[in-house]
Amino acid sequence: MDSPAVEIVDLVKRYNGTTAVDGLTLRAERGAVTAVLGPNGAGKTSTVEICEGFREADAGTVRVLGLAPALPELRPRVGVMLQAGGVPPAMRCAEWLRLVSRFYARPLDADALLARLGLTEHVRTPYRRLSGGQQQRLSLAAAVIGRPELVFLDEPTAGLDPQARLACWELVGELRGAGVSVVLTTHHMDEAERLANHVAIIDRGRVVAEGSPASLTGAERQLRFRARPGLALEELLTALPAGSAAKESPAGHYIIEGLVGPELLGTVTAWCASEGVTADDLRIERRTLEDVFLELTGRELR
Ligand SMILES: Nc1ncnc2c1ncn2[C@@H]1O[C@H](COP(=O)(O)OP(=O)(O)OP(=O)(O)O)[C@@H](O)[C@H]1O
Repeated sequence: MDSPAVEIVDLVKRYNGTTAVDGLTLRAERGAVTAVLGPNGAGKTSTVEICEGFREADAGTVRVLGLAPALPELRPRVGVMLQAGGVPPAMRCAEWLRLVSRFYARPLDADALLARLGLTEHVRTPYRRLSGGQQQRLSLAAAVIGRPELVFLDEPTAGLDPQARLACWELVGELRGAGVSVVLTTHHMDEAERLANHVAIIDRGRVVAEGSPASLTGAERQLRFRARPGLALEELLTALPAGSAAKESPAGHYIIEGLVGPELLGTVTAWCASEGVTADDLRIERRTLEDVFLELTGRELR
């Protein structure tokens, strides 16, 4: 049987006094999009750069397509989008992409890819004159032009405008459809929810939860509203059906869980009215990965 796209066991990475990756274990399956989701400084870039062979691990094992990360035979099989740089500043956009394409046996058409990513009018622009978002898109093009089996995308949509973000998401969707394995880092939970088959939530260098977006967020819906802090939720709970839960997190933000339907909605709004409270932003929604992160760590994702 094929080895996983990426297999990381007990990975540790330290910089001087900082432990950036602290015993991280993660498996990215072939043909799937795996999102590594976490706040700034969680250790995402350190982890993927070790997988890409750009940084050395201090401990633990990493296998990429069954091989040690820095092996030259991985180069034609793996596409890498770095968070920044890696392109000579004077190199023109199309020139760079054509140069990269020569390393691969069956590259995609460079002009078509540049058009896909909205870079056609910049084909002759030197890299240093491209905006940050344009540089990101060129870097994404370079990561996929060789039809790799596995692509690492480090915060692929950071700094992109909504249109470019959508183009990037479409491209990732196509890679997934074509059976390419994708490992991407992000701190946007909507990106992880939308693109990934498997999400690993990391915090302080460790995986704190993982699974499909649906298994992490659960199927249940929640009732949420905002009101003045410190409402007596224990009183509300006595009026709600058994099995309901109510909490305030953070202050002034209320979440009611249970059988969310007309009865529960009616009970909550009637109770608020009896307390002289206006429930602002009252809405029913599914838990998000942001909520999951908050519950696990007590902190916001961003
Ligand atoms: N070369 C380095 N030297 C020293 N410390 C570093 C270095 N690279 C990263 N760090 C530190 O390691 C920790 C994890 O950084 P890393 O870049 O891996 O996190 P990240 O999750 O990718 O963050 P971001 O979302 O901000 O890119 C941070 O505390 C960071 O300051």
